[in-house]
Amino acid sequence: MKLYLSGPPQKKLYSKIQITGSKSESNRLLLLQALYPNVEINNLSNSDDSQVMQQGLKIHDGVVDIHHAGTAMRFLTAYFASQEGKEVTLTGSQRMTERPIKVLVEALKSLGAAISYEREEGYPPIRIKGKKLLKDSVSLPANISSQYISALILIAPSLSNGLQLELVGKITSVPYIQMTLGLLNEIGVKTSFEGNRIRIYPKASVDVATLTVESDWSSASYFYSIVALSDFGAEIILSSYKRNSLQGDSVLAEIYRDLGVKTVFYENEIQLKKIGNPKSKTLNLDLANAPDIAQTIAVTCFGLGIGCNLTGLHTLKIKETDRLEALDTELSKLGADISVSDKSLTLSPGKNRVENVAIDTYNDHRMAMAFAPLALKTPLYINDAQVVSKSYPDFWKDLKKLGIDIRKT
Ligand SMILES: O=C(O)C1=C[C@@H](OP(=O)(O)O)[C@@H](O)[C@H](O)C1
Ligand SMILES: C=C(OP(=O)(O)O)C(=O)O
Repeated sequence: MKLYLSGPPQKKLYSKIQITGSKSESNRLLLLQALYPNVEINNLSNSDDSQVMQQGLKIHDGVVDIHHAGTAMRFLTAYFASQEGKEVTLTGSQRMTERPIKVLVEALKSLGAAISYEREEGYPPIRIKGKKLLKDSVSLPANISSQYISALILIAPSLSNGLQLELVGKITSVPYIQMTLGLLNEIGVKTSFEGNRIRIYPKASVDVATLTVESDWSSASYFYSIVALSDFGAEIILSSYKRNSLQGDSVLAEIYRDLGVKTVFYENEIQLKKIGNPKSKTLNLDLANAPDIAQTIAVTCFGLGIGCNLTGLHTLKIKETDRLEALDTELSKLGADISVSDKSLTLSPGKNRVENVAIDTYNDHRMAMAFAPLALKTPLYINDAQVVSKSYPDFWKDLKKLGIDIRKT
C-alpha cells in the first residue's frame, strides 16, 4: 500500500486520540501471564507483535513464527527453553533471521537449556527443547540488546532459586530493563539492580493481579513531531498516559520541550501544545536509553530546519532494518545534508526540502510513522505504509483525524 500525504489544514490542529497499549509492556505481561495465570491484563496492545506473542505462547510443539517481532523472538526463546515437555522451532521474517540471538542462546545454554541453530550459528531459526533449568546465575554481554537481559529476567522468578545476572560491558537501553523489573515488582516479585548485578527472587505463584498497560510512548512520538511541525499551532490529547511511566520513551516530554512542544499531564491523559520554536539551531542528544525515538527526532529536526547530533545509536543497525542507513538514504532523498556512522547521526541545519519524494520503509514501522509528520511541511509518498501494524495498526486512521489528506495511490 502506497500512500500520498498532503494538504495539511491551514489552521490550528485539534484532536483526541486513544493510543494502543505499549507493546513492550504487553509482551512482558503476556509472558508473565503464561507463567502465572492469575495475572490479568488491561489495555493490551493491538500490535502485530503482541498478536504473535499471544499466538506463540499457545503452541506446545511445532513451528512458532514471530514475523518481525524482536521482543517475541527473544522472550519466547527464554520461555520455551524453560518449559519442560515443550519442543518448538522459533523462526521469523527474513530480517529476523539476520538479527543476532547468540548472546541469549549462550546465556540460556549456560543455565542448562537445549537450543540448537537450524541454519546459521547465532541467528534464528532455532530449535528449543524445553527443560527444567537448574542453575541460578548467569553472565552475559549487555551492550548489544537489552532484550536478552529482559528475556532472562522474565523467566527468572519461575526458576526454583530465582536468578542472578552479571552484566558485562556498557549496559544499553537500560529503561527497558527497569521496565521488566518494575512489572515483576507489580506482581509481587522481589528484585534488585545494583551496578552490573541483577537479582531476581523466586516466586511460585502470584495472587490475582490486574495490571493496566500504559499506552505506547514510542507511538506518541509521532504526535510530538506533528505538534512541533505544525505551522498554525496544535493541541493534541493522547490517552492513556501517566506521569510516572515505566517506558523510557516518556523522555519525549523533556526532549520536545526544547523543540517547542509543552506536555501537560492530566490524570489519565497528556495534552501536547505548540508553545514556540526550537530553542537552538542544533539538538544534541544521546539516545542510548531511548533508541526507538531516534527516527522521529531526526525527521522532526529536518522538518524544522534545525540540525542534530544524535549519539548512542549503536543498536539501530540490528533493528527492523539498519535504521541509520535507512535514515541516511531517505533524508538525503528529501534534500538533507546528513551523515551517519555505525552509532551516530549528524544532520546540518537547512530548509532545503524536495517535494513529492517516495519514502521507502524497509519493513520498518518506524520509518513510515517517523516520516508521516513531514506532510505538514511538504507533500510526500510513503511506500508499503501497512508496515505500521507492527506496533500501531490504527496509525493512519488516527492521523486522518488531524485533517491531513491521506490517499491510496
Ligand atoms: O525490551 C523491549 O521491549 C525493547 C527494547 C529495545 O531494544 P534493544 O534493547 O535491543 O535496544 C527497543 O528498541 C525495542 O523496541 C523494545
Ligand atoms: C526495535 C523495535 O522492536 P523489536 O526489536 O521488538 O522488533 C521497535 O519497535 O522499534
